[in-house]
Amino acid sequence: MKAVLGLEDGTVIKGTGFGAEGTACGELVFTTQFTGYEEALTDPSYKGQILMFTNPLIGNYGVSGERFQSDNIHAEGLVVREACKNPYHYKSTRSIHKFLEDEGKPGIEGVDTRMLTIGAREHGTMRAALITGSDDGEEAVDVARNFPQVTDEELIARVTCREPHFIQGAPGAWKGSGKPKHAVVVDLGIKRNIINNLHRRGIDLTLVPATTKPKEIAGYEPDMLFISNGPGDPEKATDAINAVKAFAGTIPVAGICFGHQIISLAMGARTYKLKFGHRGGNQPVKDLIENKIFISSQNHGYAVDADSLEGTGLYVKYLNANDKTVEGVSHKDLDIFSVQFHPEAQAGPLDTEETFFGKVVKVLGGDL
Ligand SMILES: NC(=O)CC[C@H](N)C(=O)O
Repeated sequence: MKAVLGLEDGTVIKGTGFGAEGTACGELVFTTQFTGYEEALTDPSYKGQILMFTNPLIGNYGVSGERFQSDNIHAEGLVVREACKNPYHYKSTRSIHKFLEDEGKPGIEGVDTRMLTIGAREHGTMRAALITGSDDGEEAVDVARNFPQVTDEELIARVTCREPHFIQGAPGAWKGSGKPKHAVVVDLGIKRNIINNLHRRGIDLTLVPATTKPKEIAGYEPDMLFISNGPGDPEKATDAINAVKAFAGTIPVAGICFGHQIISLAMGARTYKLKFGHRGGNQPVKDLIENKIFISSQNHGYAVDADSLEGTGLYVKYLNANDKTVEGVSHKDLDIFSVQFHPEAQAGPLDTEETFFGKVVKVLGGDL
């Protein structure tokens, strides 16, 4: 099948199409993770983005579904050097070609992903259109430049849960005095492994939609407010920002990635868009308090402005060792903390899993 990728700056790349026939539009972002394509494609934070892997061979262990981060592919399309046609893994049930086809998502292979990645690093992230079943470069560029922008509010609306729902913590898993604690989780497109990590530690969860108001959250009598990962610009997650404002200082508040940005905004800090973001499974992060380096899993295009933290009560706990941007904050007096990286990984290293989720248990009064 023919396929073409057009960028808003006029770049045209032709390749071979796979997956579904159709057009995908979005911001073209690259990830440096070697594996974990099932996890990345199903991560709702990639909504509105076309995902490109820098690793030249993707799909070689097939698709099993065991590590999906949600029920569906959320990335709009997939760009790779080579998509493996004959995968092998004893748990694999289909190839990545079939996976994209089943999900109605277009993919393109035979692409010089190195050139595109260097381009993104030099010029910043660009809008792109991926068309399969055609090799009309002019059309692809035109679509990349003119496709109607989906608003960030709309991106969040597409991935949040429709109705609140309760998930009981794993029976007997809560370690600590008293009955298991209860966290209200604002679901902005939460990754499954964040839910699993909280559940596994015996914490009861009520997942609520993105637009839930503080009064309704209070009705669930939470012991903690947790803000999830999610797609788009954190400034547009206004209800989640208001929820943090309402509960900060009354119960512990924690968050991951989008959640970290939202908590920082609610406390009075600012966020900004990075030139090309951090996406991969080997991002070095320095814990400034412990003076230790961790390797982390990341997927973000925005970051918290370190200078804007002054006067918010938050301090920088983690820095990205590559570009020195903020990777996590904690409050000096209150139980408020968040990380920009993904301690739940999926895909990626688990260096920070226990540090982060252990702290969640600790602030809830549990034993480590
Ligand atoms: N993984 C996430 O939660 C991403 C957060 C936000 N959409 C960003 O790109 O920075």
